[in-house]
Amino acid sequence: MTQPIFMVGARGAGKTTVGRALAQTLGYHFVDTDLFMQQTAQMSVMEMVEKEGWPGFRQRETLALQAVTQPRTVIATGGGVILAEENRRFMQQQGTVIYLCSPAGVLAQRLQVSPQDAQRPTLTGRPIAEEMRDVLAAREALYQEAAHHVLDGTTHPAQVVEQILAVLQRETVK
Ligand SMILES: Nc1ncnc2c1ncn2[C@@H]1O[C@H](COP(=O)(O)OP(=O)(O)O)[C@@H](O)[C@H]1O
Ligand SMILES: O=C(O)C1=C[C@@H](OP(=O)(O)O)[C@@H](O)[C@H](O)C1
Ligand SMILES: [Mg+2]
Repeated sequence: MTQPIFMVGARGAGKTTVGRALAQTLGYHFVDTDLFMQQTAQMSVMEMVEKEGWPGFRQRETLALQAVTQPRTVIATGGGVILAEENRRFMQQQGTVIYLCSPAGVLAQRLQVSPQDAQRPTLTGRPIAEEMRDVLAAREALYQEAAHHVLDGTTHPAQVVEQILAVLQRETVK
């Protein structure tokens, strides 16, 4: 199997952390669409949103997703990538899509410890616990729709990697 692997899920789901570890285990390249955009635009997410609004950021995100998609690559997406039908279809067709699923409380707790404000400007203007509840309520169906595999993202990153390897293994023997 050499097709790209897309990590999707809400902020704090572990897409970047687990994606990087998965790539290392598989001997794949690792890219993160937010870091790619930050490097190519020389702007943080917050700066892009201030300058171009969320629609401008979303346009950049779609272009970034397409630009980084290569064989033998794990791609950590941003939490909102699934909002565009074009992105959901693209990922579904190009590779394997893994949804790291965790309850809003777990996500909010992780984000409180590691907010990375410049990469995660507020989406709703509400306190983080409420924001994550609202965001999941609005997006859960889209994450499910985009994913080939839905995995529990609440365990240790190394354990999440093991779970992903197991589903990929099952895919190859199908
Ligand atoms: N499975 C996990 N268990 C505990 N903490 C995690 C896990 N995955 C990620 N984290 C922590 O949560 C924070 C957000 O992780 P990150 O990988 O940036 O998430 P995402 O890219 O999905 O927004 C980081 O501080 C990271 O260390
Ligand atoms: O959920 C979202 O809409 C976003 C999630 C962020 O990525 P992470 O999911 O890696 O935090 C980043 O793309 C941007 O701040 C928007
Ligand atoms: Mg990330």
